[in-house]
Amino acid sequence: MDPAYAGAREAQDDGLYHQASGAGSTSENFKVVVRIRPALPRELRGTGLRPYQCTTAVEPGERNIILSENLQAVLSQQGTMIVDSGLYNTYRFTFDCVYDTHCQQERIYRQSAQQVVLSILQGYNAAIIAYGQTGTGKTHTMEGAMEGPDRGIIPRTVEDIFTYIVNDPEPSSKYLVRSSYLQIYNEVVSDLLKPERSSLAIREDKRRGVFVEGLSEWVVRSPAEVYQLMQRGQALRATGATKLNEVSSRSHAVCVIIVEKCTTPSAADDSGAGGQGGAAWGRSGNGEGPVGPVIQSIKVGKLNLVDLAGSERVHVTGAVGRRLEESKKINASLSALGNVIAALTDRRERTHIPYRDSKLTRLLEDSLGGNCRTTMIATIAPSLDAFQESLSTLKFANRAKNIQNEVHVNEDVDQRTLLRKYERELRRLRDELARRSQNVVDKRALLVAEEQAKRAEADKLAALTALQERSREFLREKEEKRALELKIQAMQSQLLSGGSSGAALQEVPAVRAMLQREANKVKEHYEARIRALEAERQDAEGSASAEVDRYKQLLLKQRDIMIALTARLNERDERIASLQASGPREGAGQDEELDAVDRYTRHLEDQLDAKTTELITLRKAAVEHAASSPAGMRGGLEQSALQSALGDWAGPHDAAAGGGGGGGGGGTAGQRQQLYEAAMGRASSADGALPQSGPHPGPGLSHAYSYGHLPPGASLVYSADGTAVDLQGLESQDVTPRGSASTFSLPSSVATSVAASHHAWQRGMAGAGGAPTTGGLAPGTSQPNTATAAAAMPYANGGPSGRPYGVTPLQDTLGTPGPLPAPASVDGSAVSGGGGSGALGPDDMASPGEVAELRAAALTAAKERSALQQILDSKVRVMLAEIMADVASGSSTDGGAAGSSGRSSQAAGLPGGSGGSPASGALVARLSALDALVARMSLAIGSNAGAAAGGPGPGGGGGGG
Ligand SMILES: Nc1ncnc2c1ncn2[C@@H]1O[C@H](COP(=O)(O)OP(=O)(O)OP(=O)(O)O)[C@@H](O)[C@H]1O
Repeated sequence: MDPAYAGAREAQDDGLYHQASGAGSTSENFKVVVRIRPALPRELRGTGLRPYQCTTAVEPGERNIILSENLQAVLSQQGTMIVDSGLYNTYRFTFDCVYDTHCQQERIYRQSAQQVVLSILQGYNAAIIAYGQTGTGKTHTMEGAMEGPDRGIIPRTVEDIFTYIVNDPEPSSKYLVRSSYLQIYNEVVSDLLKPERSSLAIREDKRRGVFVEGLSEWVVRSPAEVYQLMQRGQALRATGATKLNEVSSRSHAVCVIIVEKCTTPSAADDSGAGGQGGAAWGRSGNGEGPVGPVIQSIKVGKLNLVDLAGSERVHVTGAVGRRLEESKKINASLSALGNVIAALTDRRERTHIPYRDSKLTRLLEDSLGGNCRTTMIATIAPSLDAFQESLSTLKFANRAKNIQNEVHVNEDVDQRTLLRKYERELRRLRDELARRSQNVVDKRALLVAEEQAKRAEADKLAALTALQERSREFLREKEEKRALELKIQAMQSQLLSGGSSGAALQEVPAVRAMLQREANKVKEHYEARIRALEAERQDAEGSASAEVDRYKQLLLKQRDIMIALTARLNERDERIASLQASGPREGAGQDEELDAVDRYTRHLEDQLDAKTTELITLRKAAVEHAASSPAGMRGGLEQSALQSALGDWAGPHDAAAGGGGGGGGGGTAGQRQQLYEAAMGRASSADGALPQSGPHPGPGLSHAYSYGHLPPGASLVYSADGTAVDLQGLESQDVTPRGSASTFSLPSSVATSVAASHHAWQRGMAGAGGAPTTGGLAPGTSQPNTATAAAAMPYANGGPSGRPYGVTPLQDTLGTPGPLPAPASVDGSAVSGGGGSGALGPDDMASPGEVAELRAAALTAAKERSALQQILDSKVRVMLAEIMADVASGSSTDGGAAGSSGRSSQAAGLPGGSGGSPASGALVARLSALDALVARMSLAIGSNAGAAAGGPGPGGGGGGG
């Protein structure tokens, strides 16, 4: 056991209460002790002439005090009062203990305070009240020094309380120690630990008893904390210097210490503890779980350590002014205290205790005659100067010792003790802490989740942004792709479909190479053509200088066109190169576009070739006619015939507006009709109808015209826009091929047509050149009119590549299912038919159908095309006009026998119907129209040309045709 704790126990055993008669005894609960302080130096010095004189003596046993003005006279040698001592103003009082001047602080505490103080740990109220005259040592006794042997009752009490708690052998006991410090100054209660709290009210209730409302209570866990509170309160306590005390307390000071003790008895003690405390829940002895309510004891002890202000006689202290007022207040309150004590000790029936006469008595109500173990320490001074005050104090204390207090343990049973509340609050705080800790965890997790959500949101936004950008890019690409597809589609729509189109489109490199070859050929062709034109020009120079000049101009214009076309070809080559440089994927669609452009370019070139060929053919025929015809035979009839034969080619007017009669020279309608009949009607007169199929019936025109469906009497020519125009002016009909196979639609077809046309041309040339192998001139046939033949096939031999430009055998290109006429019959009939027209052979050079096809395919490029065609047409018209003019100026008309035979030959030369497609029929019709045109021209240019050439052959073909 701790020595201090053991000391406290020992002091308790040896103290006043040990000597008391037992619990409930009135004397037991209110003790009065007297302490005689040592004489102060000023007292020892005496006052005036009177030296110091001690008036107090403590008899042996320390319970009796002798107060006498002549102490030496009344005391025996044993230190007891002599009988009859009353002669010297002597008093003898008996108290619970009287401490002489040399008594130390420690003994006083241990014998008179410790038991009272420690009783609060058992749930009792206790009070230590220091009462006495000013300057007699009350404060010294209560407070003393904070350290060392002069420590007073308060510090020793605090030490003992915490020592007792620390050494409590019961582990289940819990304590709560609180402290307050107040003063009553001039009848005003104020908080010394919270100066701002003053004029506090004193209240009372059954549970708490008497208490100061609003007084701060400080939970203390160590003596040091109490010391700090005491020092702080002492500094604020009202003090002042008086004659009797340099630091006189001018207020009543009360230090309150409240101790709550909670005891949870063990299971073995349940029965005993049940009657003492409240209920709580505990566990069974084996600890397996709750078995029911466990009695929990809560005891509350309150200790009032009271340092009263000193009573004083004003005339003695000399107090004036504020001190005087303070003295009055002090004395009044002490008087009230005396009255309360008198009332409490009045043996008469207790009717009224004047507690409410002062703050002090009101506050000490419990300590005076109530539920409290109280020890009053009456302090006196030993000097004769304080004799009266000492006597008054001893009388007061002697009266107070009769106060009977009834004490009982303050045990809380209503669950409202502060300790219990603290426990509940503690549990609540723990739960709150746990909850908040969980909340903290949850909040942290939530913050993390929110942060993650924010990051995820940001990532999502970034992803969406990227996706959006990619989507836009994709849409752009898609739009570009779509535009390209549309462009390709538009271009493809201009192309005629064919069975090998897909494969051909995929054969881009091969096609490109082919195109390159074709381009080269075209270049070479034009170069050769220019050379040929130049040669023709040189030939023509001999005929007429004016014509030569015009022809020169024409050639120059042609050259300009050639140059322009060459430039375009160069651009195309560059385009091809750039596309080849680009990736195959990128160039795939462009290749198709390029292919379409190439096809269109070739078409234009071919068209140009055809027009030019026709033009030159006619031109040359006219020149030769002019050179060879007898002058006397030339006349207006031939001019009219030629003009009629030229149809719309002859005049500057719109060909579609009406027949061929509108030309520059202009024949009559009857003449035109005559010519048409001569040109076309012969077939009708011979056969009644155009043969539809079957082998060549006999000498006639080239098999190239054998598939026509030209009705009897029909005479169609083609205008510049590809429209077939009935020369009879009845109506116009569009024969532009649509949807059928085309030689211009596919590169492969082009290749095929080129090869086929080459072969056909060779066959044709064999016929034109009189090759006897498969045809050519029939036996016995006179030499065909070479001029006409040359006019009909001006470049039969002159093609740079050996190809008759524009030649495309219809059977090959259109895939006509009809039987291909035997070469022998074809060539033979062509040659025997009179050379010129027959020598044209399967020449599609001037194929209007192809022109129309290409025009349909190239409508989207109509401006360029129309401009070119207009140029070409205008040239043709100009040249034809010139021809007409030449014819009108000096040519004579040839005989019509050849024409008749030519028509006959034509009629006879038309093979049976092939049953081909409308395109082939249109082509045949157009070819027939051209053939008729040529025939009419031959007829118009020189009716006797056939006779000059030997007349028609045995086949009846129009030799002059
Ligand atoms: N037992 C004692 N031993 C030594 N000195 C003492 C003793 N008691 C009191 N004194 C001294 O006496 C003087 C007055 O003491 P104290 O102030 O305690 O008197 P008081 O009763 O409190 O006076 P007041 O009522 O005016 O406050 C102080 O100087 C103090 O040191």
